[in-house]
Amino acid sequence: MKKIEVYILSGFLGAGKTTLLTNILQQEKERNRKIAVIMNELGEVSIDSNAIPENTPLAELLNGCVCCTIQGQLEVQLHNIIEENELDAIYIETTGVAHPIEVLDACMSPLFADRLQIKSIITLIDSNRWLDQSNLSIQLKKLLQEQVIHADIVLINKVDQLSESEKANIVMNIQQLNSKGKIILTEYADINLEQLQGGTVQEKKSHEQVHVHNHLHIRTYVHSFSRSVDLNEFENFLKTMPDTIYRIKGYMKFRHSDNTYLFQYSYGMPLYLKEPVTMKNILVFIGENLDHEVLKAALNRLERKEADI
Ligand SMILES: Nc1nc2c(ncn2[C@@H]2O[C@H](COP(=O)(O)OP(=O)(O)OP(=O)(O)O)[C@@H](O)[C@H]2O)c(=O)[nH]1
Repeated sequence: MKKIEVYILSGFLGAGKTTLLTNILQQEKERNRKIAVIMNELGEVSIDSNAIPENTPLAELLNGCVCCTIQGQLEVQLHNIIEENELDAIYIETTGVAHPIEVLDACMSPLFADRLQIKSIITLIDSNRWLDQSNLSIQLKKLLQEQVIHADIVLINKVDQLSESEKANIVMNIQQLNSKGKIILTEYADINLEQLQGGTVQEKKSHEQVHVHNHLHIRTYVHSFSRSVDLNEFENFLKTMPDTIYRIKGYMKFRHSDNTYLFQYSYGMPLYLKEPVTMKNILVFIGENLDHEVLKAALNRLERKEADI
């Protein structure tokens, strides 16, 4: 089955996320692709959802942030949207204060992770806000930086309000934080879909496009198990995980028990909880520069050990 592309739109309040989404949806429509949108807003009513065309499946998550208070709701909405529609892509517009990795985490439920392909985290920057961070708290400054650090594509938006030297400064600043991401300067988030979807990579023609690299930064890997594994062997495997693996979660079966276990791992700490029902055995990995082949080979080895006994 073809996987559904997922794009996460991140960026501080007012940076231009809705402007970008409106632009993207128009281009997706011209390409006849089936798109759904999930919008998360902190308020009780959605203001931005008016920007979404009527026939586009839309889920709104209001009154909380998907990366913390209403993380579970994103899972439910994603699940419903996937079940009810045949889709090419889902765009998730996050609240301005969402942390991109937490949002990625919320998207990767082991229940349906194998049906999604996280394509990219796209962070928009309000240029003026970026240059004038002096009014922001330390926490908010840190958040703005994190949104840039973890992005695959950084759109430096509202450049109509910048001088040439300010443009150069901001690009240098962003490159220092994220040397792997693709950096693009925009006005009203005006960008070709191909630039976002990694189709045609633009050459550096002028100050308008500064292409650096086109590899996914934070990556996910989904592994399906066909049989149970040995718990000790699995724990040894976990010890080999580098610090750049932020999160592992899923459902597993171990040789010593008939139960399915919900497995959670963050910051090096594993947690196993017995599940009352049997689940599809699947593990989701989220980390920086994950090597799919290495993980796959190691996990396959764990399964083979079991089979050989
Ligand atoms: N001058 C200028 N204004 C822009 C640009 N891009 C967006 N805007 C305006 O900035 C305002 C905020 O844009 P939105 O797209 O609503 O931003 P957002 O990130 O969705 O905002 P929140 O939903 O509050 O987080 C709107 O009035 C836009 O028209 C730009 O490149 N230049």
